[in-house]
Amino acid sequence: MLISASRGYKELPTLTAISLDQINRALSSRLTPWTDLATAATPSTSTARPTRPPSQSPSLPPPFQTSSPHHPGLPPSPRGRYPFILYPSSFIRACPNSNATHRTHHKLVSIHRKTRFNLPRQGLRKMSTLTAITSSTSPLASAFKKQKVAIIGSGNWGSAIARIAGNNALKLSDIFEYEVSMYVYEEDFNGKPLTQVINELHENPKYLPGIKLPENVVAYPSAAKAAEGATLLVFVLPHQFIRSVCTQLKGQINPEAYAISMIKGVEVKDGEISIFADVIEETLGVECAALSGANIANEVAEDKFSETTIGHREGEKGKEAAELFFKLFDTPTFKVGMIEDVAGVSLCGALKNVVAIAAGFTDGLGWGDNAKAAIMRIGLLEMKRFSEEFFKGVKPETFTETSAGVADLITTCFGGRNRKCAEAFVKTGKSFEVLEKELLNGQKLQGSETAREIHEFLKARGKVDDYPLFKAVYSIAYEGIDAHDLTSKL
Ligand SMILES: NC(=O)C1=CN([C@@H]2O[C@H](COP(=O)(O)OP(=O)(O)OC[C@H]3O[C@@H](n4cnc5c(N)ncnc54)[C@H](O)[C@@H]3O)[C@@H](O)[C@H]2O)C=CC1
Ligand SMILES: O=C(CO)COP(=O)(O)O
Repeated sequence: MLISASRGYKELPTLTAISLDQINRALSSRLTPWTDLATAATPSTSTARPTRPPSQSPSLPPPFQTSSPHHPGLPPSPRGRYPFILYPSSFIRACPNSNATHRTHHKLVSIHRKTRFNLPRQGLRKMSTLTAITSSTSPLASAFKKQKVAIIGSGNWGSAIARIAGNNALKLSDIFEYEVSMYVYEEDFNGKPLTQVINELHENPKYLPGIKLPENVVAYPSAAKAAEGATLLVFVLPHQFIRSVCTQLKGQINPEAYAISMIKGVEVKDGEISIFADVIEETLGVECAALSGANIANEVAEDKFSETTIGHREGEKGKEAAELFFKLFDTPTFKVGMIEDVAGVSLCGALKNVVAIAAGFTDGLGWGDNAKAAIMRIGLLEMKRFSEEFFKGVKPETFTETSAGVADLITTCFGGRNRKCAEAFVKTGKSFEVLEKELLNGQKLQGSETAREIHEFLKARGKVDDYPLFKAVYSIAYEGIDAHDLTSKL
């Protein structure tokens, strides 16, 4: 794979010959002992790669005796050329001229020294606007540009994940920009706009009360404003709102951004079914992964241990995106696993909500733990069979071995909102619509809606009877069938 730096830059024909592999190897060893810096004023033709012993931590360089007008603090460039050297990132940060352009410039210098291209000073200056490199989605670009994160959604899970992303952005400040923006669907909270309350209190008292958000998480009432300049977009809205938010974002986002869907639901439209990672990719033209797992939001927000799963696309871009999202979310108490299976991860998250409704029915009926375990076993098999029948390339192990699969099914059937509302459905006879309003304080139920959507999809194919548990949930929720009939056809 070659990098093209052709745009307006005739003096550097050799640049087109730098392979990504070379550059990545250079970047992976970009820390250099300061002793190398001390000899920087002497041009070197050495090809040896400067490396830092693992035990040695970087410290500030000795002050340079001389300075150049362009970069005070850098050694003069002998014969108009920079010496062969890699500049440590801490030095780049310490450069008195340390604005974003110069940091990029220094890193370019580092790479070109490493790859033994002696570039004229004038050329290097032009390279600070080298859009062909800095705007690409290559690993090189990731190394140059800090990632700007936007969380699209701010409900119960949206706020919990914004807290994690905000904290990790602060910790990994060489990878992520300081601010993590968060789209908040504006509403009134005790006479004030919710965005204002969140930005003043650094807490979302409506959807995640009692949990502090880091100060770098900033709420915006416009999805387009929150997503402005973002290179990493995190979609975490109830599934019924994704289409309308994607419409607001269409044409407004960086087409080279990576997205991830944390939405647990599917879209059924004109008899076809889609996962939301695909909807996002198709509507916005950005590569989209999926994250799902056994992740009751309040527990995650309290740093109680849990695992989660990123499902990523195949190929280099898919892996690169997953690795960036891994860095954004992984913490000692929120352990991220990865699998190349966007559809499997997404479908696990959507379909387990239907099974959790059935599990809630068993609670409402007072049937006990054995009955619930049976529902979960049968439900897992239907989830897997449905996914394999209607989606290509879904991996069986996603269902049986990852947090997105069996683990999320268990947690939702015991501790989720779907279970809770389904129990109340049996006990009170009220509709799910009413119970959502009464019990969830603005949070949204996904399972009852998904049961209806799956039924519509299967009906269009004459396959309703092939999935008896999904059918029973639909019939009880929407057709007035007695909950006691839940297991009669299983
Ligand atoms: N809460 C949880 O424990 C977990 C939830 N999830 C999934 O994450 C997704 C998001 O869930 P939560 O963050 O919990 O949301 P939530 O259930 O708290 O829903 C409320 C959110 O919807 C927003 N909203 C209401 N009307 C809207 C509209 N017309 N347009 C746009 N937004 C609107 C509200 O402002 C609020 O942010 C769902 O698919 C859910 O299944 C995934 C893992 C855990
Ligand atoms: O997805 C969840 C846990 O992983 C939350 O499930 P509920 O929407 O049923 O609360």
